[in-house]
Order: sequence, then C-alpha cells, then structure tokens
Amino acid sequence: MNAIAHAEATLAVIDWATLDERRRRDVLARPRPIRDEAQLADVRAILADVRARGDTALRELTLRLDGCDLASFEVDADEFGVAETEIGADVRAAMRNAIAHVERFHAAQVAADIRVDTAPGVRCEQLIRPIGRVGLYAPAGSAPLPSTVWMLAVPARIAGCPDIVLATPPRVDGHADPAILVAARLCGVTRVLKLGGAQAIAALAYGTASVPRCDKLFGPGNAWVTAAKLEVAADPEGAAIDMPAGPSEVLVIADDSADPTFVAADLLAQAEHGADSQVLLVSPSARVLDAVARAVTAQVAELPRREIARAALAHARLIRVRDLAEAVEVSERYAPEHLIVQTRDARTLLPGLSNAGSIFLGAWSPETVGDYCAGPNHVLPTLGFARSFSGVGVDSFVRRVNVQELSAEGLRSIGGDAALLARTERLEAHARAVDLRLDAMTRDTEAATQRASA
Ligand SMILES: NC(=O)c1ccc[n+]([C@@H]2O[C@H](COP(=O)([O-])OP(=O)(O)OC[C@H]3O[C@@H](n4cnc5c(N)ncnc54)[C@H](O)[C@@H]3O)[C@@H](O)[C@H]2O)c1
Ligand SMILES: N[C@H](CO)Cc1c[nH]c[nH+]1
Ligand SMILES: [Zn+2]
Repeated sequence: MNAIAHAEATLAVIDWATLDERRRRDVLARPRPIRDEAQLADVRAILADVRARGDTALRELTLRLDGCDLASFEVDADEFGVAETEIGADVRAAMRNAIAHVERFHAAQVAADIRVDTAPGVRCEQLIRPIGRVGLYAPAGSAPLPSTVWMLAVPARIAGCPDIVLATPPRVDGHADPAILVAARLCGVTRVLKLGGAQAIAALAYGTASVPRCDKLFGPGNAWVTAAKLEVAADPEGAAIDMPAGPSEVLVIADDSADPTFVAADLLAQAEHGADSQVLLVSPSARVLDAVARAVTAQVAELPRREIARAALAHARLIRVRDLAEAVEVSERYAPEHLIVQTRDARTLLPGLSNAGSIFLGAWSPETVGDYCAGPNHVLPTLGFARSFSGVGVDSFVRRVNVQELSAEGLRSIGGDAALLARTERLEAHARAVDLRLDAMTRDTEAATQRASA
C-alpha cells in the first residue's frame, strides 16, 4: 500500500491483486444509508405522527427540524415573485437551456401504445397511462438542488402527469430556496410545499388537510428522506417510489493518458455533496493514481465545501488494477451511480459496461454536465442498485395498462389451452369461465345449423 499523507487527508492506493475475496468485498462495501435502528425509529415516529396529527405534526416537526414556524406550507404568488427578483437573468437563461436539453433527451424516451394480435381474433394492447398525482422532492438541506426540480418535473410533464406537487425544505427564514422556486416555475410546477425530510415524505404519501396525497414519490434526499421513502413504499396505504436513492457516488476508470487534474476534479465534484459521498478511482497506472491523490489534496484546499469533501475523501478508494479489463470488472462489481471513463479510447470499454446509472466517456465529459444540462437524468440508482434499477426517466411516471379483446374465433382458438392450464393449476373456476363460453358458442352454432336446415 502506497500512502500519500497530507495534513488534511490521506489517500491510500490499494493494490487489487493483493486482496483476498473478503477484503475485496470490504473495499467495495458502502455504508448503510440508514445509520442505525435509532434513526429508523425516529423516521417511523415522524411518519406515524404526520399520519395521526396531519398539519399540526408537520408544523411542529418543521419548527424542530428546519427551525421555522410556518402558518402555511404552500408557496404563494408573492413568494414566487420575490424569488424571481433574487435570481439573475444569466442563471435563468442557463436553467432554460438546461431544461431544453433535458426535455429533448426525455422526449425521445416516450413509448407508444402497442397493439398486437397474438393469434387470430386475440387482440392485445398496451396503453401508456400517466400516473395521476406525483410528489417530487428537491433536497435543500446542506445545498439546495434546483437542478433536481427539472430532472423530475420535465419527465413528469412529458409523461402527461396531470398533478405535480413539489416539496422542498424551508430555510430558517421560512422561505423556500429562490432558485428552486424559479426552476419550478420554468418547468410549469405551480404547487410547491415547504416541507423537508421524512415529514415531507409522510405528508406526500398519506396526505394531510393541506398536502394532497400522491400516488408515487420521486427524488433524492438524505438518510431520513431515503428511510421514509422505503417505509411508505412498503406500506400498502403509502405510495410507490422511484427507487432507493442514497448518497452520491462516482467511480472513475483512468489509464495513463488521463489528466490527473481532471480526474481529481471529478472525484471532488461528488465528494463535496456530502461526507457520505462515495468516491473511487480505479487505474492500472501507479503514476496516475499517485498524481490524482496529489491533485485531490491540492484542489480540495481551494473549495468552499472543503470540510465536507475531506470527510468524504477519508473513505475514498484509489484502487490499482492489472489492466483496464480488470478495471471494468471492479466497476461492474461496484455498480456506481456515475461512472467516468478517462482512457485513451473510452468508447471501446462501453460494451463491457452495464452496471452504472450514468456513464461519462472521455476527457471532455465531466460528470457535472450530467448533473445539470447534458440531457440525461441525474436522479440515479446508488448503493449498488444500478445492477437492477435505472435512473428516473419518462417511464418512471407512467403505467402500462394491458388490454385484451377476443372475438368468438379468438376464444375458440386459445380457450381450450386456457382451461387446460387452469385445471393443471387446480383452478376449476378459472377453467369454467372459459368452458361456459365455449359451450354457449357450440349451442349457438347448433341452433343456427338447425334453423338453416329447418
Ligand atoms: N442519488 C441521487 O440521484 C442524488 C441526487 C442529488 C442529491 N443526492 C443526495 O441527496 C442528499 C441531500 O441531503 P440534504 O441533507 O442536503 O437535504 P435533504 O433535503 O435531503 O434533507 C434535509 C431535511 O432533512 C431533515 N433532517 C435533518 N436532520 C434531521 C434529523 N436529525 N432528524 C430528522 N430529520 C432531519 C430536515 O427536515 C431537513 O429538512 C445528499 O446525500 C446528496 O448526495 C442524491
Ligand atoms: N450528483 C448528484 C447526483 O448524485 C446530482 C446533483 C445535483 N446538483 C449537483 N449534483
Ligand atoms: Zn453532483
């Protein structure tokens, strides 16, 4: 192990070849997003309180956890108006550009209804129907994230969701972050509630006198938000959720052609999100690993959020592998939220990569552009869920409704199979629902034959 120690942070290079299987598992392990049973108990108490006492509980929790006493959670026209004056024309223009790119990418995701005759007279359809009311969450604890507003609201609107509600934590002065409000307006979201944490999720999932109950909840958040989302998703009376989202993650694969200052900057971009951000560099080049470690240590000192970034760097992993094929293996095994490939011909690695929320190819594709304005979504699976979940997209906001319409000919052709298969499962009532109809058809045919011959 080659350690580059500095006063602020120690970035140690781990040699993958020297690790046994158990150590490899430990190196790639993530901390549990929910700290312990006590934190889970807190979240459950908040959910139960909001269910039992509605707005009164919300008001008390908002005072205790966000430090402000709100008579109403809803952002009114005046507050939207003030927000507009606080955000410069340049920022608004950049938001408009970002929203346009995100719209362009997501518009291409729209799926069409399908209609297939699987056998003569057996018409099968799949209709795409938007979810009725969706609840979006834009984090604003340690840093307000207006970009999350367009990443959620744009696909919701493209999907055709008729009712979009946004929740975001209030500041101690009782106002919502102005950039979040401007972003909401630009996306056509007019209902914004100043609620944060588990209490926001409880209100959106169960409804209160002033918060409408939503069918599905979307968006990232801290451990309280994530735990609350998982709880309401497991409750049949709660709400569906997009995915379990945890702290931000980046894994960079770099070869000896990579610019260490670019790689360091990309690692720090995720590290500054939170002390629990997951930051990994995998490279076959000892020189690059050492140079990146030095560049990280130099760059972090210049950052306003350096203490947060340093806390995340304390558990960053710099892994030396045999070659790029082994780097791909490590990345596939880790399944990062973001994967950055800074190698000579980055695209050649793409066929071997599938366990990642979002992939950034080449030196000119910083992850930052994906966070804001390239077009794809930034609400992505973390915690290894990139193995089985996709990021948010238009399909997250719709349901596929199946339709089947059979003619008599259609039922004649497949009804016998259905009845036989039902009896194989010992489900007699299922079989009879078919047989009754086939018998009726036979009787009708016989009656028609008799009439014709009379
Ligand atoms: N995976 C993704 O796609 C993605 C995208 C963007 C952000 N993120 C992550 O989202 C997270 C945002 O977290 P945040 O904290 O900045 O904002 P947040 O809005 O998620 O949480 C703030 C709220 O947490 C609640 N809270 C704080 N301390 C509490 C306590 N002790 N008990 C109960 N509730 C408490 C408060 O009500 C507060 O309103 C970060 O971890 C970031 O990495 C993930
Ligand atoms: N990187 C975050 C997702 O992990 C998204 C984000 C928003 N703003 C900046 N970054
Ligand atoms: Zn980010």
